[in-house]
Amino acid sequence: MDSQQTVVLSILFGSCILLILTPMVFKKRTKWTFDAHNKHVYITGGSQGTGLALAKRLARQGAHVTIVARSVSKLESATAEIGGCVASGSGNEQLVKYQSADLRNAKEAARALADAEKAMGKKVDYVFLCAGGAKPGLFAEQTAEDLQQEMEKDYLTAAFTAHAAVQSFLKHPHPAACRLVFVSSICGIMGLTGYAGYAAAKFAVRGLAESLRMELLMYGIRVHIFFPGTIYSPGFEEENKTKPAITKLLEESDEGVTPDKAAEILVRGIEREEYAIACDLTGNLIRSLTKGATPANRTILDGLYACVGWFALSIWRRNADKVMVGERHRMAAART
Ligand SMILES: NC(=O)C1=CN([C@@H]2O[C@H](COP(=O)(O)OP(=O)(O)OC[C@H]3O[C@@H](n4cnc5c(N)ncnc54)[C@H](OP(=O)(O)O)[C@@H]3O)[C@@H](O)[C@H]2O)C=CC1
Ligand SMILES: CCCCCCCCCCCCCCCC(=O)[C@@H](N)CO
Repeated sequence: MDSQQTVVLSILFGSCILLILTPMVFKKRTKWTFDAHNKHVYITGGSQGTGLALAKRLARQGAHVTIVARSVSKLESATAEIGGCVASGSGNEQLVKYQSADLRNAKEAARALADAEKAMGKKVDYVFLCAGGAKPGLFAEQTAEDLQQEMEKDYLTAAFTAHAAVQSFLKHPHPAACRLVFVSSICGIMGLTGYAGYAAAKFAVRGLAESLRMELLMYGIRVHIFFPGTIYSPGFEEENKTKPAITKLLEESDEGVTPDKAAEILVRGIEREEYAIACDLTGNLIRSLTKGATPANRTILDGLYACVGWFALSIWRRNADKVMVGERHRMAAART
């Protein structure tokens, strides 16, 4: 290679590097970052479990918090608990308030949000959709009403409040500083025995969030979705009372987290501007494998997760299916 060729090759190589690096260096920085300080944070299902843990965490970060649920007594004690977490000496007087509403009703959902803004004297900035919960059961043993209720408490509660929130965001002085955070579940990206009704509703939440993530880019509004596995909340204690033994067995492979840990992971994911947020390795494998056309969190790592998940989940499913077939034989033997 003569010196002229070396120069040409060096220029070509240099240009390639520049082409790759320039957009990275001059990448348009987003103007708005997640900062709860002085924001009006609206949390549905904020009276217990994950919603309450989230409210306390964001109150510590200086947020004004409105929690929404049905039971007034639970709302009152939760409000006091959150009040104990407000950042002292932050200079601004932090407010913690509640709204009692059955969010399965669209009018109630819109009313609660409007009233919260009036009471706080401030438009909502960040809306967290935590209300929901499972009533697991074998499909054949569930009633049609059970199926309807799962859809209402897990999908419609999220959809109605999201709808009211978007209307409000569009009247916000900075819509691009607003965020909508959905709480789905691992059951929103994979189905399993005992969760037919619940998983369907949590999959619906995913469809909604995924469409809104794209659509609301138009206004700069950011959307996130959380896919946690087991969370040791009061709701979890409650659902375990009626959970089929076989569902408990299948769930065993999921270690689970406390509500505080779940809230910490969710907030960290939002701070990193991740669209889809999972709790642990299992969650990240399933999340990456079912990513579809949504953005990755870290492209290479998510690709790796998807590859590992392809094999790990196939193996897990094979064993889970064996458990189910074993159940069939056990039931047949019990009949004879
Ligand atoms: N716990 C778990 O293992 C997992 C939970 N999730 C999801 O995380 C979210 C939080 O769950 P978790 O931490 O267990 O919380 P809990 O089940 O302990 O609490 C649920 C909260 O939602 C409120 N809520 C329920 N229905 C309505 C309604 N119709 N209108 C208004 N508020 C309502 C409850 O208050 P009230 O009853 O007074 O209205 C309560 O504040 C849920 O969406 C759940 O599906 C996801 C994965 C795992
Ligand atoms: C190495 C790969 C292993 C793959 C393992 C897959 C294990 C799946 C476990 C699913 C646990 C269900 C969590 C959500 C539960 C939920 O949302 C309700 N509890 C709501 O209250």
